[in-house]
Amino acid sequence: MAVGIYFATTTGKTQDVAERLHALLSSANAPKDLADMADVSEFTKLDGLICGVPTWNTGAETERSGTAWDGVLEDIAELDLSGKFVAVFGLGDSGSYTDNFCDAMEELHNFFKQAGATMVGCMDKSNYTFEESKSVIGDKFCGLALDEDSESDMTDDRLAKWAEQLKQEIPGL
Ligand SMILES: Cc1cc2nc3c(=O)[nH]c(=O)nc-3n(C[C@H](O)[C@H](O)[C@H](O)COP(=O)(O)O)c2cc1C
Repeated sequence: MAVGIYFATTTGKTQDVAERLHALLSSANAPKDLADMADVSEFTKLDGLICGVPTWNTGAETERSGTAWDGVLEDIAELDLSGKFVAVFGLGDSGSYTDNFCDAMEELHNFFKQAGATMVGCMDKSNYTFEESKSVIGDKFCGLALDEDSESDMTDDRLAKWAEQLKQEIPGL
């Protein structure tokens, strides 16, 4: 099983978290910055993908991240990722952006779903303090929501739990 970790970032927090996650999931490939990649065709060569996305475009319906992810969403939808496992984690700020907490996570989740990927890594939304998030589907987050601005003391614990969950959900991880 080859599993890749990918991220995009504006101020470095999503990269930092991707590296901390990699330390917990050492069989995955080292994190790669989407901004350094010519295209996303290498996604088809992997068995699993773990993708980190911050939210910057507050309240936007489309291109919610404001990072390199926005430019590849349509390309992702055109890939054939059937049989592959994809998990998404999102960075946001539940204190300052409580009505749009980690909104970009759901957008990325949807495009990978359109590519036929098996989406894993949904997490319980209890133990978070926020009003609204587009990334809540049913009663769960569609990935791992993280908050390095207002709840950074909870990140290590959230990452550890998620890493254990992904080891169950992605074969061979
Ligand atoms: C102008 C601005 C807009 C933001 N908009 C949102 C938002 O809508 N929702 C959210 O959860 N976080 C929002 N954030 C917080 C960032 O997503 C958060 O700081 C994140 O950790 C940044 O990740 P990065 O350093 O990888 O770019 C915003 C931050 C700024 C400065």
